[in-house]
Amino acid sequence: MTQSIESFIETIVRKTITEKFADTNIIDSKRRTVIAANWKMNMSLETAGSLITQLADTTYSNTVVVCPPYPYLYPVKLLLNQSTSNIQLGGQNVHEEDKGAHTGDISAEMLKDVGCEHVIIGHSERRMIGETDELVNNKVVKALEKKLTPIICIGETAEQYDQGLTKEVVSSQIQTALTGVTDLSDIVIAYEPVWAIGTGKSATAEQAQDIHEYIRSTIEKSHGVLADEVPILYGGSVKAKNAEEFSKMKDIDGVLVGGASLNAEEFKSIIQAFA
Ligand SMILES: O=C(CO)COP(=O)(O)O
Repeated sequence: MTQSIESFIETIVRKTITEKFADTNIIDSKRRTVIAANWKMNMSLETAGSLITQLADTTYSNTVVVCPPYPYLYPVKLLLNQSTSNIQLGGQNVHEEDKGAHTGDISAEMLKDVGCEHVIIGHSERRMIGETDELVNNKVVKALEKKLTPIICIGETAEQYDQGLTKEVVSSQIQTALTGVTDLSDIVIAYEPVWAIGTGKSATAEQAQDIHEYIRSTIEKSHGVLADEVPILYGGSVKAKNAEEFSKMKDIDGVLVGGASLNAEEFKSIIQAFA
């Protein structure tokens, strides 16, 4: 996308201000912090209910999103409605079309219908089974059209990391994912290096910060200062014991948690690290 003169000027002004106030939170203050739980294909109706009951005994100062498997979305929503907690609900995937002959798929409208406000799109576990950058883009556009906040997942594989291709890969993934998207106020990005997912081997906070900063600068090239508003989450072996390190980084605005989100105490500690 060609940058307009207005957004070019805005970019320069913001850069100047950012440099001037580098040690303060003035620039970052409008970015929201998001802690999201991706339960993947785990839990039963009973354990899902028990986990939500334990999590929903509190009101959180940041945005906390829980993404259960499809069959548990509505029961979880009913439990959340009975609580005073502000936990939000998200789907783990969505179809790019409104309706039709798509056996086994779920539409954005259906997710909204059962109370979702978010949806994870382009998780590496779906990219691995054939989701392309273009499909991810179509899903992002559909989610936004239906007023769902997409949590767009990007990240390099172990091979790409070894070949030094991380920045090239994430830049291409994010540019395609945001094609045709002009308003970034309802977008969340999750940087999840594939080699860190479920391996217990997370990126260091410094490594993640470096890539997050790069992702933001990539978005800035196409969307100007709007890039500053976008929460960029880190995901990949986040635990209670390493969450605080990530929380200290300027461009890490939260986390997308897999395994550690299945335990209430552990997930609460992670939320607390960002509070
Ligand atoms: O894939 C992830 C979240 O979407 C991360 O999973 P783990 O936290 O289990 O590594």
